[in-house]
Amino acid sequence: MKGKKTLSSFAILWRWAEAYHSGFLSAVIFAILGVACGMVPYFCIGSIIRLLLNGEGIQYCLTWCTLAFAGYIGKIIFSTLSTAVSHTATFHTLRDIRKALLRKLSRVPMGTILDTPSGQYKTTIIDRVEGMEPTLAHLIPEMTSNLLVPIIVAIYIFVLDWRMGIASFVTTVIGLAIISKSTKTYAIRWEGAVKIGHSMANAIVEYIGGIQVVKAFSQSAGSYKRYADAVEDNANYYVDWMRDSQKYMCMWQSIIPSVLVVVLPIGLILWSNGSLLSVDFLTIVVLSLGLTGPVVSAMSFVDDLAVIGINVREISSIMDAPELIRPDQPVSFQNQEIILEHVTFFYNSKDEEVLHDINLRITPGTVTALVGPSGSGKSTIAKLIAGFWDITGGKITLGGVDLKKIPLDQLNQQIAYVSQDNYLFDRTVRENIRMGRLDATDEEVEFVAKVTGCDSFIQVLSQGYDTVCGGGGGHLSGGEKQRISIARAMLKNAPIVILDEATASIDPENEAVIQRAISALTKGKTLIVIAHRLSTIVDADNIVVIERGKIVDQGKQEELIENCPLYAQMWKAHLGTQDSR
Ligand SMILES: Nc1ncnc2c1ncn2[C@@H]1O[C@H](COP(=O)(O)OP(=O)(O)OP(=O)(O)O)[C@@H](O)[C@H]1O
Repeated sequence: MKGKKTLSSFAILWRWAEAYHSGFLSAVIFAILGVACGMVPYFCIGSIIRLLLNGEGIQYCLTWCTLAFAGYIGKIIFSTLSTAVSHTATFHTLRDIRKALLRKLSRVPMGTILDTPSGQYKTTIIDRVEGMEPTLAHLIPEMTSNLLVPIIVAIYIFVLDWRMGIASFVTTVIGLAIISKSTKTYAIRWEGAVKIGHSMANAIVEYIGGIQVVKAFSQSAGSYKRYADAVEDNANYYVDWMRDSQKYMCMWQSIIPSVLVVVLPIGLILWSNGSLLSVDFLTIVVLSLGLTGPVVSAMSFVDDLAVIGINVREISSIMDAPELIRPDQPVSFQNQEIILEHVTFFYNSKDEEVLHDINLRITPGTVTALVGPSGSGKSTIAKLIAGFWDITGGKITLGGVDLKKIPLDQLNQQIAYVSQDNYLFDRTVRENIRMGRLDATDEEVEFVAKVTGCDSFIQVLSQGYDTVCGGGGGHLSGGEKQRISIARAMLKNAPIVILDEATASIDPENEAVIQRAISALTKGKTLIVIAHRLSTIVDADNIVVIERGKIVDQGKQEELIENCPLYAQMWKAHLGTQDSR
């Protein structure tokens, strides 16, 4: 069963490496030639012994010596060629797997990505893919050749004398039996190792990611304990495993090379009773000595065989993840109207529905504000309109076309989505803004930066627009990062703009400037706004009040204050905070 699993994992891996099969096959051929050349000196020594025992001249011996030397050189040349070719094919395969994983991630729903623990994708795309290197670059050519050539030599020994053939293989067979026993639990052990590795990675990522909280709340002792325990557990796991496997490893590594322990006494008995020629005896002794090296080398790959399954399974879990199924052909829209009809939705990670029977019509060129208590479902509605997830029930249309029938790229061109935690890349400010529209000129980038209130702080940065933002925008303040994200979204110039708490981390003075800029830049566009500060949405054409996943009312500010108790209460609370400020 375990063998079957390894084989099927290997078949999947071989399929991923399809474009480089010829490279891998050449590597195997070179490796076989290399190991075969490595055996040549042993054959030559056998022949020299034969010549000397037959009383032939030294000149023949010299020819065999030259051949032995040529074999040795051939071994170096062919094994170097095999390594070079297999590594080239391997690194190209790993590159292709990593590219395929990223392409796949762009097609899976955002929800799948958001629900995956941080660090998991990093581990799979970097560590698991890297874990294929020994399998592809070494196991395929080296294990094949190191097993094949001894088989050919064994046949030769059997032809010389079948009894000595058996004798020269006794230690190898015992060694293989011990390896097979010791590796019975390998797959389970490796799985445990991966699990404990994940726990350690999570503890480390959590400790480092939350270091500010740890320091601010003087939690270092408790948090450090979790970190230290995870590191300790990881070390103990490997020490236990090593202790268990060490005795087997020690046994097979000492038994396989001790071939002479069997070959010598049996050979001597056969030689002394006259049933084995001296020349054959000595040749077999030399060849059996040469056999053990390749067998031991081949056995050093059993660890790699055990991890193929784990690596392939983790990579496949991304490769085979369900995708958002969308057509490739662009569609044409009647207009920019967005309609939600009886929309229901639940997150995969949650059992209960978070949106219930949502009906909403968003007229092109208007401002729609989604308001409601925390957790009521505002962001979920906005993200469903942006196509982050497939809805569970009902229908969302844009310009009369079902969202599920719009190619992802086309939908993406229609909508600019700005949330509170927009990511900035470790590139220059200019490049980060230009991600909104890659063909924008420097003037266009600087224009949106000016109107969204970024220019003033960018100008005082050490390199101005060419200042690098740091990983995740770490060199900038929360408000500065937010303003750059807004500038980036405005540069995109999409007909629909969704601002999900986009101005929440901006101070009130700058917020007023940015609100004016947003109004100017989104003139004529459809704007969907989620904001906790109600003063920013009082002029909206339609304010939609959401409570516990349902629309409870909608209309203009004055209508809602009069007719919607929840909105009136929220407005009162908002005025209260304004007063106290
Ligand atoms: N990725 C997710 N996985 C599982 N549940 C989620 C996820 N995102 C949101 N939820 C849940 O869905 C419900 C609605 O959340 P949503 O973020 O849409 O509310 P919201 O009104 O935007 O809240 P807030 O004003 O606090 O941002 C909440 O119960 C929330 O816990």
